[in-house]
Amino acid sequence: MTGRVLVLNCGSSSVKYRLFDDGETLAKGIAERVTDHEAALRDILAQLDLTGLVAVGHRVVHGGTRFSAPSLVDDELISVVRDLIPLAPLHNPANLTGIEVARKLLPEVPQVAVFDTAFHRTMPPAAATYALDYEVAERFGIHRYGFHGTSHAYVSRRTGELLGKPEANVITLHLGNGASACAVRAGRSVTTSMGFTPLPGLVMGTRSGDIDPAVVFHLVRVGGMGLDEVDELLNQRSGLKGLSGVNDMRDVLSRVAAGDERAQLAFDVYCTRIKSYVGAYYAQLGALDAITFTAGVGENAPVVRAASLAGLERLGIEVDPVRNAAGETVISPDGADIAVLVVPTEEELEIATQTLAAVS
Ligand SMILES: Nc1ncnc2c1ncn2[C@@H]1O[C@H](COP(=O)(O)OP(=O)(O)O)[C@@H](O)[C@H]1O
Ligand SMILES: CC(=O)OP(=O)(O)O
Ligand SMILES: [Mg+2]
Repeated sequence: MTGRVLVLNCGSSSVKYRLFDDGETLAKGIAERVTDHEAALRDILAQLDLTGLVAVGHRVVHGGTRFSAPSLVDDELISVVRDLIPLAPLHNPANLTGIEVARKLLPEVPQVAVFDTAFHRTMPPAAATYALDYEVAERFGIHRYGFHGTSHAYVSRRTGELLGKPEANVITLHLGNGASACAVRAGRSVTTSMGFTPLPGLVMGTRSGDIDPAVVFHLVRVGGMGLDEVDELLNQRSGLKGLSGVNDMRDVLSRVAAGDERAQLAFDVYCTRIKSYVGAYYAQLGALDAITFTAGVGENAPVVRAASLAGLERLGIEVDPVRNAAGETVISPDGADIAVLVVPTEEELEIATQTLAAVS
C-alpha cells in the first residue's frame, strides 16, 4: 500500500478517522457524541497533515444492488446512497455527510466509498431471498443485503492466514455496537444475519435483532403506536438497552456481577442468539474450520465468548478457559476439531487498502 490515505467512518453519533501513509497509521481518533458532523469533520481535518493526500476512503453502510465494489464518489453514487437512507437510517445519512464535507474541504482529492454490503453480494439466491410474494419483493428490492462486510472479509481472511489455510470455512462473529454473524466459505460470504437493513439477526446494543415481524402489526393495531415509533423502538430502545437499561456490554456485565436480573436476562438472550446462529451456520457450511470473534464485545468480553459456545463440545467446538481469559488469539484447546479465535477487526486499514486500489 503506497500513498497517504484518510479513512472516515461516520457513524450515527461518532466520527472515526485514521490517516495512513504507506500502510502505517500517522494519526487516528474518534469524536463521540457528535451532533454536528460537519463541525466535527472540520476540526479533525484541521488537525491533520494532509499534504500529498492521495484519496479519502469512506465507510458507507448500504450500497444496495448498485454497488458491489469500492467506487469513486460522484454525483450518481451520492444520489444512490441518499435513496438508500430508508434502508440504513442510522448509518447512510452520516456516511453521506462525511462524503459531502470531505468533498467540500478537499475538492481536489478523489473520494472512494467502501460499502458494508459489498462482501455479501456473492451470497447465493437461497440465502439472499426472502420467501415473500416474488413480484412484490422484486419491485421493492426486498432481499438480504447483509452488512459489516469489510470486517467479515478482513477477519475471515486473517483467520485463514493464522491457520495456514487460506481456503478455510469460517463463522465470523462481529460483536460491536451493531452485531452480525457471517458464514464464509473459502473467502466468500455464503450467508449473514443482518438483512434488508442492519436490524435483524443478533441482539445488539440498542437494536432488537430477530423478532417475529407480526410484533410490528400488533404494536400498531393493538398498542396504538405509530410506525415511526415502532421503528425507533426496534432500532434505538431494544437489544441490550431495552432489556437491561444500558446498551454498553461493559455496563451489562458489571450489573450482572452485582446480581441484576434484567442484566442477566439481557446477557443470556444475547449469547443464546449467537449460539443459534453458530449452529445454523455450521450446518450451512457443512465443514467448519474456525469460529472467529471480533469487534468491541467479541475482542474484549471473554464471558460472552465462553457463554456463546458453551455446551458445543459434541460439535467439536470448545473454548479453553485459560486461553480465553488471557485474550490469546487461539482460544480453543490444542487438537480441537474447530479452532476458535479472537481477531481484532481492521475496518479502517481494509478501507484504506481498497481505496488506494480503486484510485490507482
Ligand atoms: N472490555 C469490554 N468488555 C465488554 N464489552 C466491551 C469492552 N470494550 C468494548 N466493549 C463493547 O464494544 C462496543 C463497541 O464496539 P465497537 O466495535 O467499537 O462498535 P462500533 O464500531 O459499532 O461503535 C461497546 O458498546 C461495548 O459494549
Ligand atoms: C451496519 C452496522 O450495524 O454498523 P455499526 O455496527 O457500525 O452500527
Ligand atoms: Mg464498528
